[in-house]
Amino acid sequence: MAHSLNFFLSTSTLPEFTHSCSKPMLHNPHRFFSLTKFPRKSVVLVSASADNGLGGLSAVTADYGSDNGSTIEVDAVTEAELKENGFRSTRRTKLVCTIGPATCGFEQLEALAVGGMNVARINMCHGTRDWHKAVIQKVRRLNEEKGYAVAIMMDTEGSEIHMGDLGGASSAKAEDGEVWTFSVRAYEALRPERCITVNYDGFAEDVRVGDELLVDGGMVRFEVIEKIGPDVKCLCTDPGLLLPRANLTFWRGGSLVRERNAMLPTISSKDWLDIDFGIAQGVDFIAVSFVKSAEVINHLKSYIKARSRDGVIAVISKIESIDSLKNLEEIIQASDGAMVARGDLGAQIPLEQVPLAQQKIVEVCRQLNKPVIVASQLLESMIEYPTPTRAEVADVSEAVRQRADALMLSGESAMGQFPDKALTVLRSVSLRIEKWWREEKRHEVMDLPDIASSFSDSISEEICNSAAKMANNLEVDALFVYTKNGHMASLLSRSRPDCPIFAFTTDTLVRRRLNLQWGLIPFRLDFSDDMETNVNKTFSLLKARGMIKSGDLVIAVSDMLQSIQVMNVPSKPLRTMQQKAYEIYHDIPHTGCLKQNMDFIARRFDPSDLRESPIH
Ligand SMILES: Nc1ncnc2c1ncn2[C@@H]1O[C@H](COP(=O)(O)OP(=O)(O)OP(=O)(O)O)[C@@H](O)[C@H]1O
Ligand SMILES: CC(=O)C(=O)O
Ligand SMILES: [K+]
Ligand SMILES: [Mg+2]
Repeated sequence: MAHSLNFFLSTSTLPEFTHSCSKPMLHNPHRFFSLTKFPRKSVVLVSASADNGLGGLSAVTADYGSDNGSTIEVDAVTEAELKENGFRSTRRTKLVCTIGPATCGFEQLEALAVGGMNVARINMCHGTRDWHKAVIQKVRRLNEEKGYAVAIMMDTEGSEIHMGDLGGASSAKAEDGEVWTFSVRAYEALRPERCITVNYDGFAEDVRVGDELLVDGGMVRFEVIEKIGPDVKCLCTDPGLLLPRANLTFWRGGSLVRERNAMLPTISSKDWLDIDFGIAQGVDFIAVSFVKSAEVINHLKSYIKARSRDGVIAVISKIESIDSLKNLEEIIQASDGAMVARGDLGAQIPLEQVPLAQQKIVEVCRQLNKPVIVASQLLESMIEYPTPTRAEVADVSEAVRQRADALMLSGESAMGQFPDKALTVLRSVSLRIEKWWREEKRHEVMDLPDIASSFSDSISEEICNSAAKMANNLEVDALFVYTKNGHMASLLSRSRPDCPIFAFTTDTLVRRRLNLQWGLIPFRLDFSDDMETNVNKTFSLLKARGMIKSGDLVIAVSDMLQSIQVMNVPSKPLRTMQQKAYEIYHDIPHTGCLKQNMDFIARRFDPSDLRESPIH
């Protein structure tokens, strides 16, 4: 940015300047403008007329407040997409990537950001806090240096039963007919062959001979054949790969044994320490594993409110247990969003019920206006292979058809061989299905119940529902929403309109949080309570960056002024001279060469798009 450049139009540079002026300046030789930036971020406009040189200077100062006063911040990838494909075809479905050994380097993270990652997920089941901290710092650096707005989601371990970490091995193969020992003993040095630790002290006590032991919901199966003190001998009946910290469930007579699980706390003491870590690191989302009731979510939310500087970490409930399905609506109502965590869910309910549960969770979230993520095994085969199976593509398509807010990669991005290719598949399938929705299933309305809890909220809700409907009927190019806390933006997203939603917010944290919601393109922008000024400013900033063009039809709503405005982007947005000068000033390149900078000003200066007549 050109904040440190100073400009003076001096008598000695004047002839040269006149000489180098392009068309608009030459057409109007009596009005030259130079822009001088003085300290305290004020812009001074100086006009000089050719006949009296600098003798007849006059000046206007305008204080633009913060450096961000007239800039607009948008994700670098989104900006490129908007310019290349036009904004009607930007991706609406958001993408979450789990970060693991395959993607924790700066370049690897950058490749994911370029590929469309909106949210980076770190799973506290794996790795150390230092490892996670390093990832968070790299994502922050990426955002700051390269203009991305990747949000961070921390996923808790939860206190369900799982295996230990295999003593550093990345996996272990269990073969049919082998006998393995599952034990609550902590092995001191080397883990003996075919021995697995279990994190839950009551394990040996709780299982019975004859029980079926499922690893990762059935990826590997064992039958309990003998109990010897803390050791449980198990016969492998379905061979497969054991992964570190894989989830364990046990089944008796065809149903899940979960009496003891129900007594384990949703948030373990280790989870609370991880949550403190997440708050200290300023993560954007905390995803809570194995939620059983709304109570724990309320508890966590008040904990965060009291502890966090900004009090705005969004809490996402992971729906992955029978209990969470039983209390679905109240859990989602209490949360800021939900995740269909199909991995563990599929270990707790029969697999054939998982798709129906997914459909139901997505629907409830939409009705209650909470963002929803569909997660686990979307492209599982891509952990090893560079192309997905046809069935996987169909599964991803189905989640996009359901209009889930976001899709998530787990092992595919954490430890797979083709993380970028997997992300590309999510992106291209999303774009294709979204296009089909717009072209073939237009205006299919979902019954959205009223959710407002106050009269003012009801007004916002009505405005957003109507604006989205108008946007579809009038086939507008974009919805603009000016929102301080993001609520109006999420209400517009809830209606899943045909056009993209440009969400302008003054708050960087709100902007990152909106990154999880369907169809929202979040921008950070300083704005006032005066909508006309806001809209004009937005039009000119977006136009200057090639993100919108003259004639585009826009509907604008805001949570300051409860109204709906329909307008075309004017061919020449009229600005005050101060605004224009500031815009030009802001874009001046870092050349350090006065003549080049003056040429730049001359090229950008067109007096006819000023609202007020220039000063003399
Ligand atoms: N930080 C990490 N360090 C090492 N391996 C990781 C890390 N994060 C994820 N992985 C690997 O990627 C796999 C898939 O990640 P994922 O987050 O889905 O974990 P998970 O163990 O299946 O648990 P969850 O049910 O919480 O999703 C893990 O099983 C693990 O092997
Ligand atoms: C994501 C997750 O926790 C699961 O699918 O189990
Ligand atoms: K987890
Ligand atoms: Mg899980």
